[in-house]
Amino acid sequence: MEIESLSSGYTEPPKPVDTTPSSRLGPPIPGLYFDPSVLLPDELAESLLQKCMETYFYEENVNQVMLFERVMTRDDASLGSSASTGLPPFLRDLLSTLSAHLHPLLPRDTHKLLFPPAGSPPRARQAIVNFYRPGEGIAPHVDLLERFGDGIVGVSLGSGCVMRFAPAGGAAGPQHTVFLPHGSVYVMSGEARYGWAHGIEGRREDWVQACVGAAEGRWVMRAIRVSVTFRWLLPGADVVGGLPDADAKY
Ligand SMILES: O=C(O)CCC(=O)C(=O)O
Ligand SMILES: [Fe+2]
Repeated sequence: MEIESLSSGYTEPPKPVDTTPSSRLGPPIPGLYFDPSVLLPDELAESLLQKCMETYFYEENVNQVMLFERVMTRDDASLGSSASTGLPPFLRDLLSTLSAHLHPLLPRDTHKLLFPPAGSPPRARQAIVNFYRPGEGIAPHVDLLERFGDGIVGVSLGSGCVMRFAPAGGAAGPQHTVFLPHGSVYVMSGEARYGWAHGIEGRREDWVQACVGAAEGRWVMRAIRVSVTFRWLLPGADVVGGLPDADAKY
């Protein structure tokens, strides 16, 4: 069996009890968009990873950074287009790239939700940059309803990992797992954003379809993964503090 990123002395884990490998295609959840062939150019993905590492994760104990935009006021605008809105230029550039890359994949309304055309009412974004070592994950959650609006876009950098989707609130129903490779992008909107919890199990390797649609699986080792996710702040939610945060990383 083929193993990616095989380190010396590594012993392959036993085959999982549930041998169904995680899918390499997006699960059939309305409002969830993921296409493994929509990848950021490798050079861009590498440079983003490096930029996040040197900007945010140079200290051992930092594994999550939250960045908040604020809506530009008339006073900001009068300072000229260089007035800061809160996201660093490399993340603003990433948003422009994502807009172009996702254009063919998304329904027009979803694309407009994520990347409103010029002249739309101003809104503020929030970005979370997460750092995961192999073995780390994020508990299943629905991104905070009181704080964030509809339309979440996420980028995986450095390592692939499997994301699990389960009906929100512990409701019964089938769960779905999808492998998110380095450089890939996912979008959660509508039902996928509100009706499903997403999470990443704290594992060192994932059991993944050998190739798209294959019944056979193979182990894919995790390496350091950085994710960048963007969402909309609801009005008033740029005042930080007070609200419990559902995103427990482990
Ligand atoms: O790492 C990811 O792709 C998911 C992060 C996430 O769900 C979050 O920050 O809310
Ligand atoms: Fe999330």
